Amino acid sequence: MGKGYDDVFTVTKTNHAVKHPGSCSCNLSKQYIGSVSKIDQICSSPVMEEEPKRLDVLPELSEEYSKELEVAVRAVQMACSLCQRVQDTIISNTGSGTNHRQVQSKDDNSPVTVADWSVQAIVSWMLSECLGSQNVSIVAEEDVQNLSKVNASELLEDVVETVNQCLAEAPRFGVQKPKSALSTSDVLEIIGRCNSTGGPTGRFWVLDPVDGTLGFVRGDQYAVALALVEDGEVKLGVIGCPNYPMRKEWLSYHHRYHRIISKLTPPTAETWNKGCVLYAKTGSGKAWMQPLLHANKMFVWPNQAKQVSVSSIDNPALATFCEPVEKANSSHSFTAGLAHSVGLRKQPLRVYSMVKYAAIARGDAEVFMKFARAGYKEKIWDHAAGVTIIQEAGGMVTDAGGVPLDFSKGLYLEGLDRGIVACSGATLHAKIIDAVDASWGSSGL
Ligand SMILES: Nc1ncnc2c1ncn2[C@@H]1O[C@H](COP(=O)(O)OS(=O)(=O)O)[C@@H](OP(=O)(O)O)[C@H]1O
Ligand SMILES: [Mg+2]
Ligand SMILES: [Mg+2]
Ligand SMILES: [Mg+2]
Repeated sequence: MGKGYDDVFTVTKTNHAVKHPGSCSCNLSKQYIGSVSKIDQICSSPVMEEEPKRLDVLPELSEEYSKELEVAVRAVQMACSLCQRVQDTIISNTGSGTNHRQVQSKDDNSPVTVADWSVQAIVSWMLSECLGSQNVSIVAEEDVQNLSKVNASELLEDVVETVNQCLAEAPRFGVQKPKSALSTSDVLEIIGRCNSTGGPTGRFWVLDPVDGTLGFVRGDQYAVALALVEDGEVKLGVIGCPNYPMRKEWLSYHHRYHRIISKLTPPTAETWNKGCVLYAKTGSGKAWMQPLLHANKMFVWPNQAKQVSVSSIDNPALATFCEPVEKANSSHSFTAGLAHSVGLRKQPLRVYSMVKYAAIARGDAEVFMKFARAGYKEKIWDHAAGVTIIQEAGGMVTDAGGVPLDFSKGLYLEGLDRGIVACSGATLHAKIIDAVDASWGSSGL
């Protein structure tokens, strides 16, 4: 483990740059990071006979946090591919009585699946492999205890198989796969390694392997979210949204699902016909979106990315607001009253997971509000990546008192004032914050 970034990625850059002259019409030498054999298949230009020379990290990768961002995007792309496969299996097994192997309940009754642990393993492996395990510290949602229990042996078997299946596809993402399959103890070790508790100093990654697990098991929206925090500040964020639909209207799929649940078969990964990975570096003023890498396609960095920006709507009457699907996670009655008071006319868009952050960054919605019950402490992995992506796309995220979220206090957003308000711009944000204050006293929250 821990070969380091250059060892994992530059073999192919070096080979390609050497084999293909500067005049090569395929123009892959600076753009393509993939397996040598695939490059050779794609490019038919004559091979140059000269001594290999090593390329340094590509110019765009020498900027601060660029290397980390690239590794993070690859890790999330791999994780999304894994999740799609597991979600399809779960959905096709629904009703067959075999899902207990893949979906379990945690002590707080929330669901956790084979995908949650497997993604945690894959991201932990990728970060350690590419950045060096001694440099990587990870705060992540899932712990290894439940998975190591004697009665979880079938589940653990499924996780190890899912992880190895995903790693076998690593070359598609421009990453060398391990020489041999990971053993059960390797997998437990890489999951258990995500044991950082965050805090105000140093560098740590923040991972929600499957955010919106409830949406995931229901065949609906979910996200994979990864952020890098340094000295208490988020430095970059990546969100994978495997089911982000082609048309924003389809984000509210679950409305249909619940209305005609008995008749409707949830869609499989292919029929959503979509999926994206959003990412941003803090302070860059830019947020980007890549399509999800579908089967048989190779990862190309960063050419396929498109810049995204928030919507310019600042009139509440025209705005769309999103909130959690479950009223146990956020007060629907409070946000309904507030929406009415500011003149929001549209029905709330209830979407699972950090896809809500993605929707605002992409300009598909203007407001996201979450007001959890008193006493619930928001976790940093549910927000870190989303906050930075919205902000870099031009939006604004604070608590209900207008204060930026503080990721320096450990696992939780300590000191959060009432709830979270994310908006596509400062004008709308100010209106919502004022309305929270006006409605709060009579809310009973
Ligand atoms: N009681 C309560 N109140 C508020 N928030 C809670 C609560 N319980 C859990 N969670 C966290 O909410 C995460 C899911 O948020 P969503 O916005 O996707 O909610 S919803 O499923 O759409 O209702 C969910 O993330 P995942 O566990 O990753 O799915 C939890 O971290
Ligand atoms: Mg979550
Ligand atoms: Mg989760
Ligand atoms: Mg969870």
